[in-house]
Amino acid sequence: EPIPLQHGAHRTGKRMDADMAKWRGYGLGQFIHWGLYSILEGKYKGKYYNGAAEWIRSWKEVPNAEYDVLNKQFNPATFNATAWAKMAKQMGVKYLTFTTKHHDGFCLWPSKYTDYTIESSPYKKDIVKEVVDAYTKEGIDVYLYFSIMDWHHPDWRYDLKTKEDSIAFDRFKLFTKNQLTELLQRYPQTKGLWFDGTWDNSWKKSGAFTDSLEQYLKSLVPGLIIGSRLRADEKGNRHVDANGVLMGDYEQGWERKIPKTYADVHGNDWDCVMTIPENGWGYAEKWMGHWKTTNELIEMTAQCVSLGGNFVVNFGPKADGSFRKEEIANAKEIGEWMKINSDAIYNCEYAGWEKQDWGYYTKKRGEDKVYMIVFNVPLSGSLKIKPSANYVVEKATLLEGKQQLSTEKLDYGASFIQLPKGKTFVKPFVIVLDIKPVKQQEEAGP
Ligand SMILES: C[C@@H]1N[C@@H](c2cn(-c3ccccc3)nn2)[C@H](O)[C@@H]1O
Repeated sequence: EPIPLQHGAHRTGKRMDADMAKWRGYGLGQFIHWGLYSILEGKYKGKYYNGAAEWIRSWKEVPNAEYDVLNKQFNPATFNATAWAKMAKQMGVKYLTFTTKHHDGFCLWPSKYTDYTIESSPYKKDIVKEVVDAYTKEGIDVYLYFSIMDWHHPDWRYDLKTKEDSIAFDRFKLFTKNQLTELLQRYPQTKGLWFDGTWDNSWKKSGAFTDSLEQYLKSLVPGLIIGSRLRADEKGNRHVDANGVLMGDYEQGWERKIPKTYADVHGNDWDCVMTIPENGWGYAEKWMGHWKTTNELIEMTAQCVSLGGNFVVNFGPKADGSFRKEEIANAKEIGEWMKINSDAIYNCEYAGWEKQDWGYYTKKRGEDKVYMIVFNVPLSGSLKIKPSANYVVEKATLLEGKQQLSTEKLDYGASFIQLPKGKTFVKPFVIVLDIKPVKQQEEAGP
């Protein structure tokens, strides 16, 4: 029996309006983390920080006072938002999530609620506006990242232990509401907000406020999309309320991790935000350890879309606004792959067929079309498929080149798809299955 909640989820199941349907079909997105941390490049006085570079202010060797004056240096004179947007367009991303204010409290827009903004830097100009305008012009929807936690603001509190804490945090909550109002009014093209920095007790104790804030923001921009990281219910639960129902338009818990099975997504919409190095969102001069190849990023994209989610790749530009060569290469190569194969990614959903070793299935929303995104070609040269019992496969075709492939029926509703003899595949590729719904077939007895 669900417990009565004033500030828990106000909707069960997916949001089914047109704005959310568009979000659901994006498939591939870009995250960009850019700010004062980009100046330090993950190092300080010759020592390298192997944590996330955008958290370097929290590094014990970095005096806060020294970090906090970096705004006096920030001056990306050659920054070109149009070049960013064109790189993203070529990559095939459908949406951007961009850092307006990260945990350090520095605002990339000229907020009138604090002096700690781009206006106090030599650059002066409104970076958020440049980015929103350039990406919108390229037809890429823009979502604004906003960190509730603000290390620079004197009224920020990790917890509310004293009366003074609560008085300060009340001021902070008003400051937050004012900044969010400002962002939505200055950048009306914004399709949604991506909240971060909401894991501390102060926020968990503000469930009622988080609920009223979300409703207020949606009253300003009907259709605004906000994930599950903003809210807390009145019991301090985050993401899902005390009754286990998701609070927000989509599950925002998949940071640097991907669900293993469809069961893990609990019927919610979701996105996975992913760094190219193992961890680290802001620019770091040295990527220590592993960083993902283009094929790994393509596979993660396929994996996410095959489980009904979107995959968002993070880029961390240098302080001058340029991208490192590895990120430029990833964007270019992903774009080349998407140019040929994006049918299997855009407006696709979970197919519900038994996963096979060769890769992932996606299904075109509303059409009798299933895509096989193949990463592992078996030595046998045959790809086994087992459609769900309510479909039969009418035709199998290579997406690139449209060559039809022969299929052999096996028992128990399975089939083998023969790959063309002598053809070697050196990149992930897609097979299109034209399918036909059939009534449930009884499995033949022994
Ligand atoms: C989207 C990503 N979220 C920020 C983050 C959050 N966390 C974190 C890590 C451990 C506990 C709670 C929060 N680490 N990094 C990163 O700085 C980046 O902005």
